[in-house]
Amino acid sequence: MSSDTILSVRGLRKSFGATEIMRGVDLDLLAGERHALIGPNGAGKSTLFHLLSGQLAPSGGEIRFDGREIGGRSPQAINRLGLARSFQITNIFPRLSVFENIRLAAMRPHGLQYAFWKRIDRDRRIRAETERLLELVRLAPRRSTLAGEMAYSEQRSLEIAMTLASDPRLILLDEPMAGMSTEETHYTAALIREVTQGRTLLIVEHDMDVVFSLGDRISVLVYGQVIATGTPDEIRGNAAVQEAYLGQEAHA
Ligand SMILES: Nc1ncnc2c1ncn2[C@@H]1O[C@H](COP(=O)(O)OP(=O)(O)OP(=O)(O)O)[C@@H](O)[C@H]1O
Repeated sequence: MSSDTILSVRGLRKSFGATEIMRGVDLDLLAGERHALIGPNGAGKSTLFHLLSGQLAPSGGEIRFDGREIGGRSPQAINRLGLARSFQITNIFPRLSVFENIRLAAMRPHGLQYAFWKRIDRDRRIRAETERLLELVRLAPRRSTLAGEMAYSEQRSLEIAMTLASDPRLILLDEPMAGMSTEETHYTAALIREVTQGRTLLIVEHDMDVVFSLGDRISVLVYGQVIATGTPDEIRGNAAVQEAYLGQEAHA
């Protein structure tokens, strides 16, 4: 593993009963890169995310984050190490305001402080962090709006802010543009580019325009194995990828 590799996956396996879904995945993420994961429906992209973020325990293989083995650790423990994930299904509290949603996420890394003066200091820092995140995802004008009453794309921006609240070094985004118009997709892609500066991103996305413009590198997962990793140009020109995936899409 090279020193600028932040995540290294080797021979990762996952079975559900007798069915093997991950069949020896190898994947390296370089610190600071935006890496897109693509593959046909059912290839195992969500399962891989569940394994990396601790929602599922591997059946075999290694997941090293910053040199530490994290396979099978709890989502909270993995999050504390600096890996944060947003979900395909929106994870916000619809009856709380935008501000309250972000504040809740910003509170989590600080834990409980019982001493009075520590609480005051903590509350000040949480408020400042909440304000910073509101500005970052351009939701400051919407701070008092109930999250559930915002447009879908704004809810995704809110969710991105909440994912950033733990100040993660590695962010996993699962289909952040699903269900968006072209305009919303462009807006969200620009936002993701901006807020992930200085961090590492792994993104699963079905919109190929987004994948090929946002990704510094792309990995292709087919039937539980990574069949290719490379720059957008390398992936476009890869015959195995054409056959397994992109060709199919073109015919779809
Ligand atoms: N808990 C589970 N038990 C049994 N099978 C599962 C479970 N979770 C996922 N699978 C199966 O694993 C395979 C991979 O699913 P997964 O959702 O990871 O694929 P995906 O690449 O994310 O697909 P999509 O692009 O459609 O979201 C599918 O065949 C799915 O039915």
